[in-house]
Amino acid sequence: MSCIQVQKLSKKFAVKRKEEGIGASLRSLLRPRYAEKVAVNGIDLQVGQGETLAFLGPNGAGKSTTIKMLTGILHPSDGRAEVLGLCPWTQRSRLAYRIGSVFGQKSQLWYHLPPADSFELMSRIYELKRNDYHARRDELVRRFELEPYLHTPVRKLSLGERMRCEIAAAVLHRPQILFLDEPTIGLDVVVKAKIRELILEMNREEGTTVFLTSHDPGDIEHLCRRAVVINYGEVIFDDTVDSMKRDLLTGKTISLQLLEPGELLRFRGVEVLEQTGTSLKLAVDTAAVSTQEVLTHLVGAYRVSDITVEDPPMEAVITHIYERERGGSHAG
Ligand SMILES: Nc1ncnc2c1ncn2[C@@H]1O[C@H](COP(=O)(O)OP(=O)(O)OP(=O)(O)O)[C@@H](O)[C@H]1O
Repeated sequence: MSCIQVQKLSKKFAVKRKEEGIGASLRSLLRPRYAEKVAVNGIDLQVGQGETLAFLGPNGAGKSTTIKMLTGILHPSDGRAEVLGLCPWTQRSRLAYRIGSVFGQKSQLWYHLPPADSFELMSRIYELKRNDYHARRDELVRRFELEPYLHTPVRKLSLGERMRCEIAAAVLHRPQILFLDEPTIGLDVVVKAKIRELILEMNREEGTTVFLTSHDPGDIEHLCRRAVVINYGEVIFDDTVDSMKRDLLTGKTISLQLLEPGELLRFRGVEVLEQTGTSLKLAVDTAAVSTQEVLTHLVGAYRVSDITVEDPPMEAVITHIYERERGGSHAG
């Protein structure tokens, strides 16, 4: 069942035109002229309950604007959207009880208060029953390991500690959909992994739908099953994360550990990325040659002690999609 349905959703902004020269600048102070900026250009999208969706695109593609419309912060210029059966911009307060959002760049907690007080305030805003609230808060404090800094003002927390509190606060009222805008930005690898694990747990155990935007390939790979890519405000790709990786880059990386140094490899469709002593790293163009054919050749040509075959890194896949689009009809 769909929990998000979007049809031909568009958003145009009126942006002040910058005029050249002092005279024109002064005139534009008195009588500004506006140009139209299309941020979202008629996107269609359906998201099922319990899905984990990566909503991707280069800077300025329209991701945040879309999230703002889906959470009711912005009114669209055109089109329709239903989130959990509600129209986000006309039924925003009703929707707020059923969705949660985390913006990596912006804190939703009260900066000068400790997280414990923010949780308390939020429980009042969401009108949670006292017993339910206490049980939920205690469960989240345990799960997110918040006890050590529950009573420290948010401004004194590290970014990683704060983000754990942000996510806990966003799910306090058991939202059915969690909108996450760059939730791991600026975090170190260990904290990123912890945050991802917590989000996945919410999805697994509570069936929370995850709608994520991120420029971090790790977030996409570890958190999401489906990827929707937008550019210039339009959907340009919508499929599983696995097929995004598999289909969009016709390449594999093969790493070999040899028992003894071997001759320099020459094989059609294979580029040697690194060959030093007993280690060998190859890029295989699977459009030109199958991985199986290359592997058969390798075990015949060398005494191999270890071999790994990897998909292209997510980063390369995303860059590829963006570049393909840049070269397409929208270029300019
Ligand atoms: N309030 C606004 N007024 C005018 N233009 C805006 C406004 N908000 C966004 N835009 C423009 O709309 C386009 C889409 O912006 P948006 O923030 O949705 O992109 P994004 O995909 O989230 O980018 P990023 O990855 O950098 O966060 C951009 O060109 C941006 O400059």
